[in-house]
Amino acid sequence: MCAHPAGPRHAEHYPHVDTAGYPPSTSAELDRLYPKVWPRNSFRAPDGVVRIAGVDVRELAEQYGTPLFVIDEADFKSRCAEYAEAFDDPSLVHYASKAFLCTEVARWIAAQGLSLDVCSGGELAIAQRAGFPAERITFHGNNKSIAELEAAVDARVGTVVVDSYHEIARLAEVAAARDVVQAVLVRVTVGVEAHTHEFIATAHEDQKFGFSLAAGDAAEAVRRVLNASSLKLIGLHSHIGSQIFDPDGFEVAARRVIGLIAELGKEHGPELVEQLSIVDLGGGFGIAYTERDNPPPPAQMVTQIREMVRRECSFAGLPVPKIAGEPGRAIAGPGTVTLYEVGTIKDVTLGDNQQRRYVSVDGGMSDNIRTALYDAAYDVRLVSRASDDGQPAEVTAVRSRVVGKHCESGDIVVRDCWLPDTLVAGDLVAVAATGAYCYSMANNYNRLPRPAVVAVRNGNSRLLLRRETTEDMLGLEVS
Ligand SMILES: Cc1ncc(COP(=O)(O)O)c(C=O)c1O
Ligand SMILES: N[C@@H](CCCC[NH3+])C(=O)O
Repeated sequence: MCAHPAGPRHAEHYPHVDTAGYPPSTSAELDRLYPKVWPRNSFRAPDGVVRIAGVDVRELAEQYGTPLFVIDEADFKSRCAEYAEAFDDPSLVHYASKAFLCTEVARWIAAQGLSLDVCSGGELAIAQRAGFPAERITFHGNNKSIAELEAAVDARVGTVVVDSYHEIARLAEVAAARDVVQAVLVRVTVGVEAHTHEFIATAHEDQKFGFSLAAGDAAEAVRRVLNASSLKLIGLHSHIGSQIFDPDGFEVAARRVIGLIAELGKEHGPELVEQLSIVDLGGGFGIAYTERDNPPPPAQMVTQIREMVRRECSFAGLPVPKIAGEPGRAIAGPGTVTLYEVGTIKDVTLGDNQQRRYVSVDGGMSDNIRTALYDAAYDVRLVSRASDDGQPAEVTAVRSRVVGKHCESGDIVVRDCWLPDTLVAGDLVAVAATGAYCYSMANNYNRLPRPAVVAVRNGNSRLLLRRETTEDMLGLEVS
């Protein structure tokens, strides 16, 4: 076991720990729920047990089983409201449903007046099941099938974001066959190197999304859309990546899109500039996964971007377009935790005689693949009791790694963390900020069932998505 020394804590004592920081020296520190990381309505009660929106995590585990995604409903809705205010109009906020979508969440989004970004027939089907107003749906994707384009047009979605020449031709045909004039945005690759993980940056040249501005493809895409009588160009779209804290990338993107509008105005005349009334700057607003992350508040980021667009437009003598955005992670991420039950605990000796404790939980890379995929960092806490069980005893922080139950050594949920030496099998731990891209990227590796998802509010819980069953899995078998 790796006890933290009584003396001064220097980084060199912990050469392997690069993301967990120094060990907490008190059980209060070990048990702390950082407000910017944990759901807004979560707190540790005097009995040491964490409540989320007034619901005891032990009761949730008892009632629904683990692993379990727990959504603080009020937290989710409050973030919708903050973006609606920041963008000055809720319908300009297109919640990126890829972060997390189920029927009830689509209803929350609809009720808040937000729009919805879907990028597959499956996401569209859920939106339709929820009765989401079609005119507030935007359909995305770099390889939409004909069936998806047909479904989108049949549903009368408000906007399709076109992403390839091939798709412009296909969509024009699909819309014409239905006698529909489909509103579209052209997705522009603005050539910004966003400061984020390579796999979640999307506006540099060497990737699959959008039409390159620099190579002239975006201007050509606009020409082709204008030539299609069944398509109506209403604006331009850019998405530079995800988990971005610095507004500079958005500003550069916006400046380049405005520059393109000015060029298009020269080529096609002022009517086209009037017609390009929407600039959608995509999503990517970052969140705090650990206490070291400091994302700017939505209002600050969005206001800065909008003011910059206003300046650029007045400088270029252009009318100011409406600025839309597509936050996914920033709405869904922070208000959800994943609750796991602790199983096997194993100590391993590292090369320099230090030790690391492997804490296995009952899920893993099937419910959170982000750590394996992006080396994502998370905050994990013992939540079913206080580390010291309310006794004024000394509790030692143990350098730990939370791992899943899959047959894969990369099956890591939290790479580096400090957990109490009192942790035992049967305890509940929770990983914070798992509302975005965890359930939506969940899989059945090793035939694990996808977890259930519950919403908690005002002391009550309700199931939004039930846990998968062995019968669900066997139901796919045909022989
Ligand atoms: C086009 C588009 N819009 C919006 C988003 C949502 O991003 P985020 O969840 O980081 O806000 C994404 C994902 O990166 C995207 O590809
Ligand atoms: N799935 C990624 C982000 C990509 C979002 C969609 N373009 C994540 O978990 O961070």
